[in-house]
Amino acid sequence: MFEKSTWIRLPRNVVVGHGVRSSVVEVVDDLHLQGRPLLVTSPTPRQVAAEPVAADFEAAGIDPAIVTIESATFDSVETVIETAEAEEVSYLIGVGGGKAIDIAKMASDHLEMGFLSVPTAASHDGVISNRGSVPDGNTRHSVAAEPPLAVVADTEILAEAPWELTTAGCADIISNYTAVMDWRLAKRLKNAEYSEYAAALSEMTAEILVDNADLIRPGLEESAWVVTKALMSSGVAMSIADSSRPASGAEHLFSHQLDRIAPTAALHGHQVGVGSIMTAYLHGGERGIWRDIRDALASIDAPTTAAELDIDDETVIEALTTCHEIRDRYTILGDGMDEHAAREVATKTGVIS
Ligand SMILES: NC(=O)C1=CN([C@@H]2O[C@H](COP(=O)(O)OP(=O)(O)OC[C@H]3O[C@@H](n4cnc5c(N)ncnc54)[C@H](O)[C@@H]3O)[C@@H](O)[C@H]2O)C=CC1
Ligand SMILES: O=C(CO)COP(=O)(O)O
Ligand SMILES: [Zn+2]
Repeated sequence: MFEKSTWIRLPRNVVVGHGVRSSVVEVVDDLHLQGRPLLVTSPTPRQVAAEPVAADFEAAGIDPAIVTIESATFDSVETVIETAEAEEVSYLIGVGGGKAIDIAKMASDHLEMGFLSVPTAASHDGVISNRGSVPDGNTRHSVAAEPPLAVVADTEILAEAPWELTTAGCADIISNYTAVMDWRLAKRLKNAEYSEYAAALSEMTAEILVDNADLIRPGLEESAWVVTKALMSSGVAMSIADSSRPASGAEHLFSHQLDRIAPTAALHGHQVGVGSIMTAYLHGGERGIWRDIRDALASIDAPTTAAELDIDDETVIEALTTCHEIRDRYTILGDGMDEHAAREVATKTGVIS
């Protein structure tokens, strides 16, 4: 008997383009949302986008509440929940980088309220996804959450954000190559649940981004457009899979472990990019695609070495040899890397010297 079923949860409206920040109120109206919004933001994105969005609401006769969070913690999620209850709001709007959006996502999940995603940086593929990522105890990876009701991504704002945020978003997408390799391996070896549609979409997204790498340059709004479309497509792949598998394999485990053990963590996308160079080597050896990944990252100014991440060599080895413990997700790292092997892959790929 056929007993499979699937429930793919996606936003209803995805608005991307020049100056679309001023469409947030219209998007809310299109969604038939009533009452007050709570804007969830962090210090710089507050000035860049949240205050202008709040002014648009005021001009439309709606009184928005606003909360600024400083860090991605469950205390921040709690602050948002308490503010939402005290201010009697009806929906949330996450305005900022990945952390502000994830906090809005997690709080909206708890409050059983809808939320909108208004990214101010094209730095990660969680803008549209049904995943939320807030460190909890020793865990760092994302968990299932509500997808946004709508995404409003203003390419004018995204193009003006610091360039390294955009290169981090590109690297998060380039890492899809190795995430999908890990996923297929887990399917073959462990019968992991797998979606060919999600895997193909994720890989194709990385390919289109790499094919358009010459369009990705600082200050160009077209770059923000190309990268944002890729981030949306990658997030949709996660929603189709109902898992972060299409966009997160061993390279993400490596990055999550760096977040725990490195004295100063680099951007998420930059860390997963460097991880992807090494896990591509583990998959294919010398003749694999690790050089293509490294060159693609270098071509858009993303880091390709530990030094460029500002992380010392020994921390890289520690992360490589321990990160398989981060979550129950089978990858090319299997039950953990031997230290000698870790040193060899990191040295051969030029990640450490
Ligand atoms: N939920 C999901 O599916 C996913 C979640 N993530 C999570 O997203 C996070 C990474 O996101 P990031 O955006 O890299 O980090 P982030 O949210 O910490 O942002 C980095 C910095 O850029 C600043 N910023 C944002 N927009 C700016 C602008 N326009 N001008 C100046 N500064 C600006 C932020 O305030 C912050 O200080 C990680 O926690 C990661 O785990 C990443 C991928 C998928
Ligand atoms: O960063 C992500 C995809 O790019 C989410 O992956 P995780 O589930 O590993 O947090
Ligand atoms: Zn990621």
